[in-house]
Amino acid sequence: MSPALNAPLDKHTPMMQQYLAIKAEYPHTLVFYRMGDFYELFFGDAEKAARLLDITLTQRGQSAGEPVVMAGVPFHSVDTYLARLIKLGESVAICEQVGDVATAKGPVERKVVRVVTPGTLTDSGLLSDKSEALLMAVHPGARTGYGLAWLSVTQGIVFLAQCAGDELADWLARIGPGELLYSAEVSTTTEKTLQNLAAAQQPGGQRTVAVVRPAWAFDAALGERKLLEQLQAASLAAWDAQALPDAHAAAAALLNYAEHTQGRALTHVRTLRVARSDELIDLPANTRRNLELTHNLRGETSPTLFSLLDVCCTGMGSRTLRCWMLEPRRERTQATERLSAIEALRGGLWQSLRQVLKGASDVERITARTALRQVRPRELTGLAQTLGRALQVASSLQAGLQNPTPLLQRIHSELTPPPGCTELLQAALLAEPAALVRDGGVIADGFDADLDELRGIQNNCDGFLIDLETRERARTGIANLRVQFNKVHGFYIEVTQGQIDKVPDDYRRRQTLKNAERFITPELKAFEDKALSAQERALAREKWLYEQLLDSMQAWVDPLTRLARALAELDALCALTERSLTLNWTAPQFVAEPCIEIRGGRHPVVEARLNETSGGSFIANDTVLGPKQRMQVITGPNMGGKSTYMRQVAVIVLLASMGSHVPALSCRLGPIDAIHTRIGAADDLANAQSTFMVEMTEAAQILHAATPQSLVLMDEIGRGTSTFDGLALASGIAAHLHDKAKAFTLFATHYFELTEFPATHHAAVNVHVSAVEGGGKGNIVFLHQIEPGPASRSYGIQVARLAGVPGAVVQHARHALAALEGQSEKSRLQVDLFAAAPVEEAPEPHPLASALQDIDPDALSPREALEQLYHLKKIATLP
Ligand SMILES: Nc1ncnc2c1ncn2[C@@H]1O[C@H](COP(=O)(O)OP(=O)(O)OP(=O)(O)O)[C@@H](O)[C@H]1O
Repeated sequence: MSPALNAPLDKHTPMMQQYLAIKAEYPHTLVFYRMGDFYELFFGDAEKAARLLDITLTQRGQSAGEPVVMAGVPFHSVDTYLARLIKLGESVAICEQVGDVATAKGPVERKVVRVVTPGTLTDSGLLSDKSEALLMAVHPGARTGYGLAWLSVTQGIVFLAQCAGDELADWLARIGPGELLYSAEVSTTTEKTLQNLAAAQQPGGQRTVAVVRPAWAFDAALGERKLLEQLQAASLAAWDAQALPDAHAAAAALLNYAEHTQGRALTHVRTLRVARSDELIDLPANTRRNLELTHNLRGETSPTLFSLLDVCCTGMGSRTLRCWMLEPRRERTQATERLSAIEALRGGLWQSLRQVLKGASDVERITARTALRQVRPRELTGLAQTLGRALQVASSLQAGLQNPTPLLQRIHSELTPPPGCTELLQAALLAEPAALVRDGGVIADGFDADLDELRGIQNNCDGFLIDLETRERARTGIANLRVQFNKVHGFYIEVTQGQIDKVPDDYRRRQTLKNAERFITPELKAFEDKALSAQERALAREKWLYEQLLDSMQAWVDPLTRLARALAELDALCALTERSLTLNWTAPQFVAEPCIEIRGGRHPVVEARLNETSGGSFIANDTVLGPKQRMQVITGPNMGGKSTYMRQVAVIVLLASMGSHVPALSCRLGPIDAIHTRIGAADDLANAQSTFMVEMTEAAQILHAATPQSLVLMDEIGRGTSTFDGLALASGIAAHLHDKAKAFTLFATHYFELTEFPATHHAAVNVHVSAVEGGGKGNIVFLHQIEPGPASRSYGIQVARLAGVPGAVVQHARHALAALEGQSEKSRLQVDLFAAAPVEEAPEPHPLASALQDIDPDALSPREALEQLYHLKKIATLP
């Protein structure tokens, strides 16, 4: 810390006193302190920013006897620096000059107007179009479990949930907040857990920043009150949200922090949703990763299922579609509504709607930024233009639909812009306003008489100057005399050195140049005062008028939010319709009986890649799973298409559940509660876990969670350890999934021994991906066709040869294989892999273990804990 900061405040310069008082309120945030055309950072902040942004650290002047260490960024390029800092997980308090520079005695008054943080971004310049910045607060419950509350400031919806301790990681991974708030008074263990969860790498390298907030902010009663205020309601019962005290406590901190960062109340946040884990189809983090939903295994956003689906015309449409894909509901009403809407749009209406939606602005973000009074003039002209488009969309919908579906009807009813809004925006704003209000050039001519008058004075300027120039040339006889203006010196008359002796007496010298002198006359000075003050007053008037405009807009925030959501949903539906037609997809059918029946299913992303690279056409495959046939044991050569086949089933189930058409000839789908996947063998080096440990941890999670309504993909489980261990584990896991979990299971394996599994397990069948040897010399051709029965052989050596393993090695391997096969035939142990394990008598538990089992550490006071300890010690010393 700089020694200057230890000095008493009154030893500092007045400006530093002001800075330090502001900084004291934002100790953990970089403060950007506005000084003229720069935002300056001081002392520790300056050093940190210099390191992170690679900007120059300087020292200027002294305060409290020490040099002032500082670093600055130009105000006009502040967004670039903000974007970089936010990406690094930093927050920035923007401190502006709010007082009048002209009248200020001492430093001009300054105030933090907003705090830019990773979880509360609203600015399109700092935020990707296609994703939300989310803020989340978490509050440990009185016993185990957590209350959660989260919010996207631009979306204006508060979500609440309560979850068990072991579910927290999955909730966090699914929601992916930019910031995670927790109380300063959580226990050390909880803090460690939360920090570890926040530090866990999210797909695409996105980070969660853990933020500690004061304990008082997490107050359940305060949270309930704040929620009621936001919703303008008297009870939370309508949202079924009244009995969630831990989530209310989290909501209190959440709203308080969001308001603190935006510097005002969030008047546009008027929607509440309670998320319950049993409402959604469970898509654990592994499933989202393995199915390459939003990021592929290389961490890129394309090609992925979402990049294939997302042909939306607007950012808000893309965000809606992404949310549909990641949060499909178990209950199928919503999906059915979307499917009927797609059916209705397929007639051709989707095309004309998309024509209008193209070029529409992000009304959702613009509305939120209007409520927060951060909206820029060009965003508002975009809004006005989009409101016109909304009307067009509404009339196309009405005209084009003979039998409107309930969802399209609702969308239609919400597309009417609030009366007067478009008209006001059009009247108030220039067609192409300046980027920022502070530069002027925003308010339209004819909107305000005072502004028009002030602008008139400025506009007459040119005429006056030409007139003056002509008159002065005539008066002085100086033919090359010029009347000009620059920002530093204002207005002047320029005369070249050769003509100086002709200058009249009333000319006062303003500036001397090498070849010319610049003068001012009383007449020009009087004009200058009038013109400059008119310019300043016009600017002030424009700012004031803009604020008035924002005031008027506040009343329309709610209907605009609804309109934004309707446009976004329609955009997402049109995108799904376009995909269905372009990619030749069909409508799935939901049925009540348990089944996954797919005819001619394809993996859409692999298919698209094959089309692009003209690598041949995709081979469609059938899948029939039902109560009598719940498990497929899949064998076949490497590269044969096992993983693709399994993933395609999961992707089709997911697409159907979100309400999209699917890449198949037909699809009948019973109720689904989760999609679990255990695919690939990636070392989790960051957490020092071996491949095998990761594999078993993931398998264990699936075995605990899977139910008869779950779809489970197991790809080559057990290959991370020795053959016998692996085989034994794989058979145990298959048996559990078949007998206990009774889940729909696709079980791909290299262990041929497992093809005997269906013989003893009635609901399991063997299938294999076909391949043939062709073209002589042991070449292999993959047919990618799923066929009944086990594979006849594994073709590993042929695949190695294809991969370019040297001929001598392949030859060696062939010999070794022949020898091994001969040996294993002779000595093959007749082990029944699938026999149930003998039931062991469970030993009586030790009394100490039983006593420990009964203790709930979270429910004990320190005194009770001590008593329990004495009690345990007593049991331990019993004979
Ligand atoms: N149904 C199909 N139609 C056309 N090509 C396919 C099909 N399935 C897979 N492929 C092609 O084969 C490649 C390998 O498929 P996949 O990774 O599914 O094989 P695998 O049997 O799981 O192999 P491994 O056991 O080595 O993981 C895919 O990248 C794709 O190009």
